[in-house]
Parts: sequence; C-alpha cells; structure tokens
Amino acid sequence: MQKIVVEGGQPLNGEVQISGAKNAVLPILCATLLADAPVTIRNVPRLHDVLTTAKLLGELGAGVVSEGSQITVDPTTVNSHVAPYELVKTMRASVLVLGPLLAKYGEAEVSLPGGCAIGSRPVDQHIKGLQALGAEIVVENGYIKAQRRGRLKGARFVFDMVTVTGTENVLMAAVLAEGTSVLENAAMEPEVVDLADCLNALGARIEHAGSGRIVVHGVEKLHGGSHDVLPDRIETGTFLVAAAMSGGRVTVTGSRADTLDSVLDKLRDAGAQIDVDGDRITLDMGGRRARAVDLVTAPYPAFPTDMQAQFMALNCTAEGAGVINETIFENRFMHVNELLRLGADIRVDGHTAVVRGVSKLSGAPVMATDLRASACLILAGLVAQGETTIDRIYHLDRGYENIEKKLSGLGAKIRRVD
Ligand SMILES: CC(=O)N[C@H]1[C@@H](OP(=O)(O)OP(=O)(O)OC[C@H]2O[C@@H](n3ccc(=O)[nH]c3=O)[C@H](O)[C@@H]2O)O[C@H](CO)[C@@H](O)[C@@H]1O
Ligand SMILES: C=C(OP(=O)(O)O)C(=O)O
Repeated sequence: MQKIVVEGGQPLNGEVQISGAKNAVLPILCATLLADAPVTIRNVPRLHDVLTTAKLLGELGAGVVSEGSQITVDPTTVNSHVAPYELVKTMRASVLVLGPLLAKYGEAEVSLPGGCAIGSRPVDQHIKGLQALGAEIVVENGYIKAQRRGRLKGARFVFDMVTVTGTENVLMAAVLAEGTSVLENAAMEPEVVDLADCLNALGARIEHAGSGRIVVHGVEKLHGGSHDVLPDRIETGTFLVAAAMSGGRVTVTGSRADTLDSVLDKLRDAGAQIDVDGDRITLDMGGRRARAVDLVTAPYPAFPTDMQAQFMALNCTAEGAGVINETIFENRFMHVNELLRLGADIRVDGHTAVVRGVSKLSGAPVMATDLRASACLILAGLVAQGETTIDRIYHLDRGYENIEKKLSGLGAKIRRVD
C-alpha cells in the first residue's frame, strides 16, 4: 500500500495552482443525469471520487468521456436507476443520484450511505424533502427506493437542519417538478451555488442559491451545455495553512477568496498577512511562529468542518492554546491520536479539543483515518523534526489532486512510496 513520507522543517515558498472543487464536481456530475443532451464539465480535478462518480454514471448507462480536466456526460443512454452499495459505501456523494434519477426517470434505488469514520451520515432530510415533492419512498434492504406517479410537484420544504447534500438532492429533483418549490433553511455553501449555476446554464430556473431560501421554478426539461467547476476552497485553505505553519510565503492561484472569509480571518488571527489580488491569494508569515486560534465549525459562511483538522495541525506548533469545537460530525477528531504520536499536546472532551502549542513535533509513523485527517498529518509532518510516514493515504487521493507534487513545488520534502 502506498504511503507518504515527509521530512519536516522546510519553509514553503512559491506559487501553487488550485484545482476544481471536489464537493462541487460530484453533485454537478450527478446533475448531468437531468439533462436531455450531453453536458461538458470543465476544471474537473483528477480525484478518486471523480473516477467513482464516473463509474457510477457509466453503470447507470450514461456515456462518460474524460479528457484531461474535462468530462462529458451523455445521459441519453441511461438504462438503469440503481446505485449499488459497493459504490455508495466508498463515496457518500453517490446518494446524489437519488434526486436526479427520480425526477428524470420516475424511479431510483440508491443504497443508504451508512456511516463513515467521521460520523453517521443520515439522509432523512433528503427523503422528507423528496416526499414533500410527491415522491413515494420506502427504505428496505439497505436501499432507498423512490418512485413518482406523474411529475413531481413543486412544494415548500423546511429542512430540520442545514444539510449540504440534502439541499443538493432536493434542489436537483425540484428542477424538473411542476410548479415552484421553496427550500427553506437551505445550505448556503458555495458548492450549492455552483450546482445551481450549472443547472441554470442547462435551462433550470433556480433563484437565490447561496441564501437560506432557494426558489426553484420547475421546467419540463434541461438541455445540454457546459460548466466550469469552482475552485476548491478546502484545498486552497489547506495550502494556506501549510504556508502559515512553515513560516513561509505562498501564493495560491486560480482561487476564490470570497468563498474563504472565515478561513482567511482565522489565518489573520494566527498572525498571517494575507493579500488578495483577483484569483490569487498570498499568505506571508514572514518567518513568524503562528498564534493558536479558537474555532467552531458550523455551516457556511461559518468555519468549515472540512478545515478543522488542518487548523488543529496549525495549533499544535503555534504559540499559546486554541479551543476547537466540532459541531457538524460527532467523530471528527480521529486525527488527534495520530497528532499525539508526533508529540502534540491535545485534550479532547466530547466535541471540544484544547490544543496547546508545543515548540516542536517529532516525526513518526502515523495512520490517516479520513480525508482531511490525512491532510492534517501531512501538515504536521511538514513542520515535525525528522521523518513522518503516513499510511492509508487512499483517503487523501479521494479529495486532493497531486498534493505531494504541489507541496514539492513549494519546497517541501515529500514523496509517495509503494
Ligand atoms: C453543513 C456542513 O457543514 N456540511 C458538511 C458535510 O456535508 P454533507 O452533505 O456530507 O453532510 P450534511 O451537510 O448533510 O450534514 C450536516 C449535518 O446534518 C445531519 N444530517 C444531514 C442530512 C440528513 O438527512 N439528516 C441529518 O441529520 C448530519 O448528521 C450532519 O450533522 O460534510 C461535507 C464533507 O465533510 C462538508 O463539505 C460539508 O460542509
Ligand atoms: C469528508 C469529506 O467528504 P465526504 O463527505 O465525501 O466523505 C470532505 O470533503 O472532507
């Protein structure tokens, strides 16, 4: 099994290009199922999750052609409406074919995602939202079995809590419903806006995506078209944290600072100087040691749960102590025990972790437990004395494109070994 080996101690300097967002491209690929003609998606990151989604679309009968950072999906040949457990269990985002298959083809059978290392991944809100649009849904034998009689009907639906994939699933179904739907307490994440932009480019009539109240005027069909995926704000944040921890100066290019307000604020609190110039964000730490920061994860525009592990790494070697409160997932502190192996000082009490900065971490073999935990361990390895070997990096390949090449380009000593 492949591992990442990091030798700590190099300040990072230079420029790095940001890829398209994993959490935007996956729903967008699923949304192509709604169209009546081929759809081309550009700025697609080369990630394992993208390959899994392409495989799923292929199993449903769609034509999928991938060329570099572009994928064209031809949904006109879809002949199956089943998303099997084998694919859904490796990637929760597979549940996002539920809304499109139901709305377009009248039926869908999608495996329940179950849980994962970071916590349970319930889909009750997806089901309730689709039922509000008139779907008949039963859950049996581990599958969500949905069908509709006639067209789905536009409705008002209030989500019990902010759910990103829940909003996306119901939004995609509402696009082809008869009449207007109003989704209240909707997720405001930039990835939801990107999905809505893509759907509107294909002929949907979605208003106010990015607010907590999305209005969808149903249309009879979507045409083909193309869309450019928005830059990955979590990849951007991960490189900026790496730069801050190393005391260096890094410019990320092809990024969107307006999707990163809470993350950039925390980096400023940590002592970084941040300059934004169009799609370029420059972080300059000027050789200084970061200050520890407090943070609470919450739905957008608050601090993202997907950046929690990386900031925990930052706090590990920062000046002072930082309190981290994780409110989205019940088990998203799996990286703590691995950071302790590197010499970190962290106490966890329920959803709260208190991290006291230490003057140095020391390299050790560690194990990645999930996607962002993997990134966190690389960041810690980059500032630890000696060598850190990170095992189980298949998690990393789900969500970061060429992270070791990109970090090497900034001066890090990092390599992948078999
Ligand atoms: C709001 C939020 O920050 N969502 C994060 C979540 O999105 P993802 O879409 O995976 O998860 P949701 O946004 O749906 O879940 C948010 C919360 O709602 C609960 N829930 C969700 C759906 C449902 O039907 N019932 C239910 O109870 C979940 O248990 C969780 O506590 O994980 C992604 C991957 O780490 C992140 O990119 C998203 O930022
Ligand atoms: C945990 C993540 O993704 P997923 O929901 O696909 O597991 C993530 O993007 O950090």
